[in-house]
Amino acid sequence: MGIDAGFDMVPRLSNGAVDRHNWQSFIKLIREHYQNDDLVEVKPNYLEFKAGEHPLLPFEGHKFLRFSSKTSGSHAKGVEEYIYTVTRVAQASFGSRVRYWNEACDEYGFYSWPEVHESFESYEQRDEPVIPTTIAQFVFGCDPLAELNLDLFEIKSLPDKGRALVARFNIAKGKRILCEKPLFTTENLSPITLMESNIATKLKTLSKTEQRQFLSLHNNFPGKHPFSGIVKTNALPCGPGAVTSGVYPTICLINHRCLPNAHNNWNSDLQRETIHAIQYIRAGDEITIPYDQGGSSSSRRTYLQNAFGFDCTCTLCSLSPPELESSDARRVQIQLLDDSIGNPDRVLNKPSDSLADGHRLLQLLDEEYQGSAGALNAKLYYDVFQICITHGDLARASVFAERGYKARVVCEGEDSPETRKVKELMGKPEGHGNFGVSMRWKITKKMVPKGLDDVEFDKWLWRQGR
Ligand SMILES: C[S@@+](CC[C@H](N)C(=O)[O-])C[C@H]1O[C@@H](n2cnc3c(N)ncnc32)[C@H](O)[C@@H]1O
Repeated sequence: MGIDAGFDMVPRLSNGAVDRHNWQSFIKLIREHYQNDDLVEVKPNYLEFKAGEHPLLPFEGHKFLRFSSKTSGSHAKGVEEYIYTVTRVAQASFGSRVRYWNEACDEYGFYSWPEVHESFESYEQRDEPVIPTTIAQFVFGCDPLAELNLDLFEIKSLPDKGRALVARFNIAKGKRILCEKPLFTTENLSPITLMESNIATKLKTLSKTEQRQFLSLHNNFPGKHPFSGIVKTNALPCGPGAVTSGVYPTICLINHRCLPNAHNNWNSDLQRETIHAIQYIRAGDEITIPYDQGGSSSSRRTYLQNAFGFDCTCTLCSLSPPELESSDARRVQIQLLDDSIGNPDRVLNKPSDSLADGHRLLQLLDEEYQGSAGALNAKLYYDVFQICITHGDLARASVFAERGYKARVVCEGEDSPETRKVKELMGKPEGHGNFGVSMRWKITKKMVPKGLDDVEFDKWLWRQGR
């Protein structure tokens, strides 16, 4: 118990240039004011006031909700002066947005404590820089275009590839580009005559418009079985490894690239396929997804030819032989590490080796996919989460779950069941079935170190130098 006092920022600051500039000026004033005060420490991501409950001011202003402490009791000595001064400077910088409150006067903060604690946790790691998609977003941190609900793409014809989806506007990483219901779903039936008649039956249940949409899709396997040809050219599996696949009027116009800028995902709750930008896409750029299953350029080429009937001429496949060789070596290594990282025997008996493989895999993915490995990163983080949770390390497991969650949000959105599952594990990693199998690395969630810079934090996270 005790009496709290401080201020809340209402509404919170945006990540736009104006708010960022104002926050940086405010932090500069505070730093100058306390430059000779040993109790005000500059950490990599925030200022820490070492009095009372050690209130913090983050360097990223959009994360900030509250500056406060208990102001009564022996541990509170000196903190009132900090709260008083920081509040005055904040009021001068942000006016009525700064809401002072003091429980001694029956005044309470605007935000709930769980919200505030979540904001404190977010100070520890810097956000990935967000590239603004419009001038308005750059200046004010909001995107008025998003509210208009316009299609983010147009359909164009491209030489050598036929129709394609091309971005009409700049599209931010993580933005949902499409969420589309299948015209129908089907399975790969044999013999092909059965497949053909099965599709014909499904087509009869569609409206005339939908039938036309299906028949206008590209067919790379013309011949005696046109419906099956269209399905083979266009269908996307309803989830990884699914036997059922869906055919879509718009999503099936998206071409393949071995270094795609978008990710397709079957959302089983929505019963729809979603497309998300996994990197910043510029207006005029083609929107692409991967049809392949990874591996070297020759194995990709064979797969794309057999499964979809085309020769890939994307920028990666068209690299010079030495460049392609380096990419191939990375892709082969990625596949080997991806296969070995989940090996249960190794996870149980040589967890440090498995974790080291995870770190190497992350570096290779970053190099090969130029920071846009999307779903591959999400999978990797889930794998290393499992290594840590199997050995009772709740601290690292929660950090990996958080990273996996962020990667999933980018490529699948908040409403994907997989995203929600990882989010739950982020809050309660001990809820995973493997928790308690071994307690070799047992530590609690609270033991995530605070105040480290990114390099030191990563060394801790991947257990380097142990
Ligand atoms: C699902 S469709 C995509 C839309 C198609 N371009 C159209 O005009 O309807 C797949 C077909 O598009 C073409 N395609 C897709 N990606 C390609 C690529 N990277 N290079 C060459 N052709 C590609 C191939 O003919 C492939 O079979």
